[in-house]
Amino acid sequence: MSIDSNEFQSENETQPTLQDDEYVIKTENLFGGYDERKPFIHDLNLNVKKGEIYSLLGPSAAGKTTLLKLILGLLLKMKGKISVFGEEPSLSLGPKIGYMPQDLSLYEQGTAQQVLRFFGTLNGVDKDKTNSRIKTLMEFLQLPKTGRTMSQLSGGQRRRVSLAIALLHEPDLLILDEPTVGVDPLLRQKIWGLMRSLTKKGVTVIITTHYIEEAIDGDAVGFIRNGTIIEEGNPYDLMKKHKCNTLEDTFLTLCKKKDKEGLLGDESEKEQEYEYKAEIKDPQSVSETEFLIKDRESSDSSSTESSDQEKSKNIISENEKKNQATKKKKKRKMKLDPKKIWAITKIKYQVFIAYKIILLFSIALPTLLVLASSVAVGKSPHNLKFAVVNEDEGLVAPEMLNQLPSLELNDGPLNLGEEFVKELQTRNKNSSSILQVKTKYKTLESAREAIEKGDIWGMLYVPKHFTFGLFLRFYACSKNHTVIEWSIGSLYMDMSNAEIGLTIVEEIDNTFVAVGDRLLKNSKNQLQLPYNIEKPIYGKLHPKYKDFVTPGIMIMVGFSFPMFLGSIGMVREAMLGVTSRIWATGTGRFEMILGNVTAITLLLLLQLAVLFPSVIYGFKVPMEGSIFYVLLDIFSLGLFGQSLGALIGFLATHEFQAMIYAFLLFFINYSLAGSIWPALAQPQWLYKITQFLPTSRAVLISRSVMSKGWGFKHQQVWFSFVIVFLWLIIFVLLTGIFTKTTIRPKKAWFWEKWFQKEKKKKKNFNNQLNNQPIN
Ligand SMILES: Nc1ncnc2c1ncn2[C@@H]1O[C@H](COP(=O)(O)OP(=O)(O)OP(=O)(O)O)[C@@H](O)[C@H]1O
Repeated sequence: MSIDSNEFQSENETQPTLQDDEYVIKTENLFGGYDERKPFIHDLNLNVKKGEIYSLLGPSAAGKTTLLKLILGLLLKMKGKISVFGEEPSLSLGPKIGYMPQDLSLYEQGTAQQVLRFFGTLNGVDKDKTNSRIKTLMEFLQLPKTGRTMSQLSGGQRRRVSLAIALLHEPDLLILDEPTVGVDPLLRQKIWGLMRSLTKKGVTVIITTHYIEEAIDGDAVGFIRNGTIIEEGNPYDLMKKHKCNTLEDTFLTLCKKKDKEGLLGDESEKEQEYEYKAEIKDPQSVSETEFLIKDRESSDSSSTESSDQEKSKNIISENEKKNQATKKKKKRKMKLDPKKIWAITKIKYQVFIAYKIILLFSIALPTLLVLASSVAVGKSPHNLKFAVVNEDEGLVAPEMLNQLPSLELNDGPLNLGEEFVKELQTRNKNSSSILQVKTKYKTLESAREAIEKGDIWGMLYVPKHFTFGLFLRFYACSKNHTVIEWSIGSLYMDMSNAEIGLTIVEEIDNTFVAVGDRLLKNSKNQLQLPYNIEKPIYGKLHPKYKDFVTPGIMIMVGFSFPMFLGSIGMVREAMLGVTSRIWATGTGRFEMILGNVTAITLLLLLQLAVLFPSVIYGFKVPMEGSIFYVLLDIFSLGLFGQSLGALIGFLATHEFQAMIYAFLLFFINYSLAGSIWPALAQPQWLYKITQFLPTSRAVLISRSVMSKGWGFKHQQVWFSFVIVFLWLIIFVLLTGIFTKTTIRPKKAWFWEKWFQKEKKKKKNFNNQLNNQPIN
């Protein structure tokens, strides 16, 4: 084939040297898949030599992608052996491997260059080299140089960017899952030419393709069907062996032959044959003994096969021994590469920046929420419709009026009902006043009806002999039951809204006191309670609910925003396949977590930079103590929210699931943390528990600092910080533990294992019976 790939040759001059082992990838009697009960890949033997192009050919759902994931270490094997560069597959091999997954598995918001640069950094390529490689690759793969984002590229162009990522860091092994899908025949030829020129330099390539005939240009093909390799070898040798002219015919002939021989057997039977004794372990913790190859039950395998197997056994064992020591060392190291962490942070911002409006909105979100709550929440209700039905006839007799010298009376009769209405109207004359006084209802029944209809919130009924009854009660000291009844009005209320109801009752109380104060001209303050409310030690004499609720809302936003953003973002990336592509570069879980944390933390800082000036200077919320404590408080809770979000992100398999978890945690904390209502209103047993929630403690800290001016010296503040930090540490550790870089097959339940064993015992017993000679 005449393929001009000279443009690439210069880039590969510094190709790293490979190990001298003959096989780069070897598997033996490999079992693997997504469910321990049904290992899709079974008894699979694959041999990929160094410097060859190996094409994995098979129909859809044959297990090609699953096998590649097992080779990459993204999926844990169940049984058998895999060796990649003489090692058990592990993600630490990352930079040695260039992986192009079948799905795009890329951020869609960044430009091709940004995405390529990101993967360059993850694979440890320096900036200059990355830039020059990007230029060459983009030219070679005919990618547009415009600043279009990935989502603005065509499907074929996106796949070429994906291929460029695999090639960018000049790996020793290329694992390409259908690299030629969506490319024109000319470019396909060019890609094959490139692969050929790379293999000449010692690079090994394993590809899957649907275009079976293009594999003729490779060095070896492996026909895979129903999760196992049915035959492998040089394409021409295989065609010759099976007397076929094309690879497609060879595959068909082979399938028919195998079906006839019954070698593939019934799928369900195969599954049953698989024993559950295989332990699925982390690649790093696989001991040497577990590498033992499962004895083959069938002794009918050809001599060449067994000698091949023997040879590969030795290769794997030797490589294992060589790598044992280095593996142990590797295991103890926790990699934290600041460049990788920053690359992850940066790519998140490129994603954020793609949605400029959403980014700006996110920065302003906490401020907007505090603004909304301070405008709408916590203020006293006002303009509440309230009726007075005054039937009071007053006190008319002059001889009685003369007995009331201490009262400030206008000339004329005394009517306390009227005095009350007058006072109430004076106090509530504006639209911002508490009440809107209605006097149009003339009877008790009509006013009651208005309450029932929802026209008014309440009504005061003043009876006919109200003033007279009071006169008799206080001046004539009458204890007569009827007199007492005359002197008592009735307040009818719609108390379905507690806050409104209580506000009205308080206003009525205050109005009565005000009427009394006004009438008792010579003995002012006679009605005053026997104590003074002095200037408060903390807070204001007339506190505003806004001052109480703002710290609570700030904390809840600081906690929940990172939790939602972290969890949904992570699930989205996992679903897109970006996460596993990042793992495949050998990026560690803590690098990934820290990259995410830094990105969200920066956003949190921007949010706080807008929030604090607005709260203090805009909404005039008191800040008696040091702003530093409040910042530290929100910041640590933001980190806690992030770790919780990361945990949700790794536990949930779908964005919807993540959202449900996040909502649940938000509402639990929102209602129990005392953010909008005092925690002391909770039942004692609940209060004792909720006081250990990090959110409750954080609300307590901010409230104490902002309204009381407390600092670290106060036990409540430092103790609360201790609790918040303890939670934070616990959740960061849990996130680290639960973050899985590999897919683990679903485990079989113990009864399934038991059932399987019993079935096998029964089968063996029946076999024995059948084989016994009949006397
Ligand atoms: N994440 C998963 N969980 C459970 N089963 C899966 C998962 N991914 C794939 N499978 C199953 O594993 C089997 C092999 O799938 P695989 O993706 O390896 O096939 P393939 O040969 O790559 O097919 P194609 O050429 O269509 O991509 C299929 O039956 C598929 O349904």
